[in-house]
Amino acid sequence: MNNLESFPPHFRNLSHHQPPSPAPEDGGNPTKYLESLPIIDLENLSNDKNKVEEACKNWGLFRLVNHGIPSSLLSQLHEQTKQVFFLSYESKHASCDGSNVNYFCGSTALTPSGTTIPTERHNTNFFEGFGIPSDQLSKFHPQLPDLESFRVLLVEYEKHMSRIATTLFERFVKNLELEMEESKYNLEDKTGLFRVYRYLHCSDPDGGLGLAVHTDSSVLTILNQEDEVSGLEVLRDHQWLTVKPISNTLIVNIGDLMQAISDDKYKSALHRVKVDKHKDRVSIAYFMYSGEGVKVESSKYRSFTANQYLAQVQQDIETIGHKIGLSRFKRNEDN
Ligand SMILES: O=C(O)CCC(=O)C(=O)O
Ligand SMILES: [Fe+2]
Repeated sequence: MNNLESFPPHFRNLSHHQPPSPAPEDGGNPTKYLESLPIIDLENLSNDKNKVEEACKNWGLFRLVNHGIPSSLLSQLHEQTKQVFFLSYESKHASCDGSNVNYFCGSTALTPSGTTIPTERHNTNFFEGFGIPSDQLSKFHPQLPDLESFRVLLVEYEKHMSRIATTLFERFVKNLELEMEESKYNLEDKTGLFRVYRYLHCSDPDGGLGLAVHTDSSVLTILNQEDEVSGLEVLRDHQWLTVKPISNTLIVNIGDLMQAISDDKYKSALHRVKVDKHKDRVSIAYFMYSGEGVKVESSKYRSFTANQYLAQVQQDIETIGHKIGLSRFKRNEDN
């Protein structure tokens, strides 16, 4: 993956094409991997109650195995994702015009539907991507054959995402002994959003991040990272540690909405993406939100809907430059 035409214009003159510079301060250190990330077996969720609880409470993320997605679908998806990003910047940009699918680049500040909110130049992040609400997958018919083939694969993949997200959420609800009908969060509704990324390599990885430090605003996120290039990091004991990509496994993040639903028992984990010095990296994130109009009820926070939460996050990013998150909705002492 190295064709200049495919890079967004403002990335073309950056340090991409210079040879890797000598290692700055920490740059010479080998990647520090997170060794002890909990591994959860989707087929065995009910027997692994304690493991799931431990992962959600103390980690906010886990590796999911036995998820039932054919490995052929995962590898096709990775290949097709790379193909799509190989397309020229102009055609990627133009292909989304007039649809609810968004092409974005350079900013972590994204609206709920994935459009870029401009940020200051020094906050530019080395990525480009597509934001695709899952209910738009059947309506979006791009002219570009590569993008259309990708869309067809995503339709198939979305069925798995929806199944896995629902299964996990139902398990969380049971484990937390929440008194609510499972239908309350409208899990049958399409509340998924895909963000498909390409992080551009940079010979000076200290020059910028792939994606700045954040927690996800979702109920939960299912991340599919390609097998070869790592980049996802989580903060553990004050250290940023890399989550190793392992074939046929997925990474699940607890999102802010789930943290609120669980009355802060579960934690949304802080994470970020570092760029690689030599290779571009692709990943596919699926965010599950609670259904439209459904209120997240919690003893710790004022009730709010997913859309209200996302609108607040967006407003904070636009006005003060970063996300405040759940503390915006903390109940006052006198409530
Ligand atoms: O690409 C990744 O590894 C992480 C993406 C992510 O954290 C996000 O989209 O919120
Ligand atoms: Fe994230």
